[in-house]
Amino acid sequence: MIVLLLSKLSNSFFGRAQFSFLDFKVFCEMGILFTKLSQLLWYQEQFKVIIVGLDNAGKTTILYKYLLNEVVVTSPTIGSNVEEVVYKNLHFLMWDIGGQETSRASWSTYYMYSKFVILVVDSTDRERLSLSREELFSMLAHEDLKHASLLVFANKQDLKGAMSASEISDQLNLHSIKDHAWHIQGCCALTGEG
Ligand SMILES: Nc1nc2c(ncn2[C@@H]2O[C@H](COP(=O)(O)OP(=O)(O)OP(=O)(O)O)[C@@H](O)[C@H]2O)c(=O)[nH]1
Ligand SMILES: [Mg+2]
Repeated sequence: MIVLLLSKLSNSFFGRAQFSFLDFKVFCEMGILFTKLSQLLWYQEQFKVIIVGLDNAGKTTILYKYLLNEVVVTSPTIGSNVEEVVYKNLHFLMWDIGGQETSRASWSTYYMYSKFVILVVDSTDRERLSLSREELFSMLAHEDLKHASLLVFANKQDLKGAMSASEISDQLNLHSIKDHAWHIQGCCALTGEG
């Protein structure tokens, strides 16, 4: 319909030999109309996503498994990695942030404009689950994440003794979160399951 309309407009315009000032004005208006239409048709919003979690949780492995479908050899992330992921015409800018104690202090510098928070938990790391919970709730209380949704990956489900997603959900007290949409998913970054 839009293409038909544009072709009719251009036929009546270019079918004549001489151009007046009025023609020029119509031509400019057509240009503006076309620009606006193309912006509407091809508009692509980019969503900022931050991937957080304690060191060794599997954040970097998850990111590159999704991106390259490969298990990459990782070393502890210093600072962050950033990658663009495109899914069904949706663009996500994924920030994989280092989880070591020294890096955690700077997590808040990444919060601004984030639409999604992905918290990765090592499902075998029972001792530090309370630390993950503290980090999570201090993050969700931050002004810059007021409108962010939360996805928790209960990673390393392949390992013996891994806690289930529902056990981790209870330990993290996810059901008490009322002001953010959230979801928890068990996964294994090595196989891509979940
Ligand atoms: N068995 C198993 N190992 C995993 C899984 N995901 C990640 N790993 C391993 O866990 C280790 C740490 O993974 P990383 O992806 O570097 O962890 P990280 O969360 O990015 O760590 P920091 O960058 O230090 O915050 C690596 O040896 C990975 O191969 C998984 O699902 N199962
Ligand atoms: Mg990392």
